[in-house]
Amino acid sequence: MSKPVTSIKLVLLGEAAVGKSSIVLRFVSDDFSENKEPTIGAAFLTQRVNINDHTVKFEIWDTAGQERFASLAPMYYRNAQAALVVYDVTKPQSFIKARHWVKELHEQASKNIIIALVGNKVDIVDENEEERKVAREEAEKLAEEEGLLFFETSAKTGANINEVFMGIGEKIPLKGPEEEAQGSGLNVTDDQRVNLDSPGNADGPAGACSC
Ligand SMILES: Nc1nc2c(ncn2[C@@H]2O[C@H](COP(=O)(O)OP(=O)(O)OP(=O)(O)O)[C@@H](O)[C@H]2O)c(=O)[nH]1
Repeated sequence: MSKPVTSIKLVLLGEAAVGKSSIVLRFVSDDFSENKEPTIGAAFLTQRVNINDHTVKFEIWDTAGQERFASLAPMYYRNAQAALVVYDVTKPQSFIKARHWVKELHEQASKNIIIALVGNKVDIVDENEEERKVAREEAEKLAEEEGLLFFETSAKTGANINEVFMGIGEKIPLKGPEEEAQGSGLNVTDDQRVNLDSPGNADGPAGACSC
């Protein structure tokens, strides 16, 4: 008998160039690119993983960090069950931005949303500790105060990337086979990648859009 499948809608938020798309690329394709183009609008990808006796299907919305796309974010985090709020451990400004995202999610997103705070590019710090500009303790304190999961990652080396998604998967109540039979309302192909400059494309934000 096939395993029950639970879909988890997950959104990535964070300042431009902190490595959101690279985290997704590492998770979905176990790959890394030194010269990743900035995301335009948002990108959509899926990945399945097995957790205990379940298959968890992550439906991932990778949002653009550039300020000109900031107003689109609510369309992606509304109805999300999980969010990764990403900052760059070498960029203090990106941690300030991460605090803002956590606040906004708590005010505007689903009450039960699971949030993981993710300090990326830890490989740079591993090479030279002087490059660290956001103390691990400071991030841990924020995570504790706000009830967040917390990870330091490197999309470049792959360090802790799977752990972030497994950590989220383990916190979300997994459905039984009967509930899954009703479906999530989304009908997307695995490993589909769509670059969206209009949120009317693909399923997800379009359904939630009040425009
Ligand atoms: N050293 C190092 N570089 C990284 C890491 N993750 C991403 N990068 C680099 O950082 C740059 C930005 O990465 P992206 O994944 O495009 O960042 P983003 O947050 O998706 O950016 P936007 O799409 O503009 O929001 C790229 O040159 C990546 O190669 C990492 O873990 N370590």
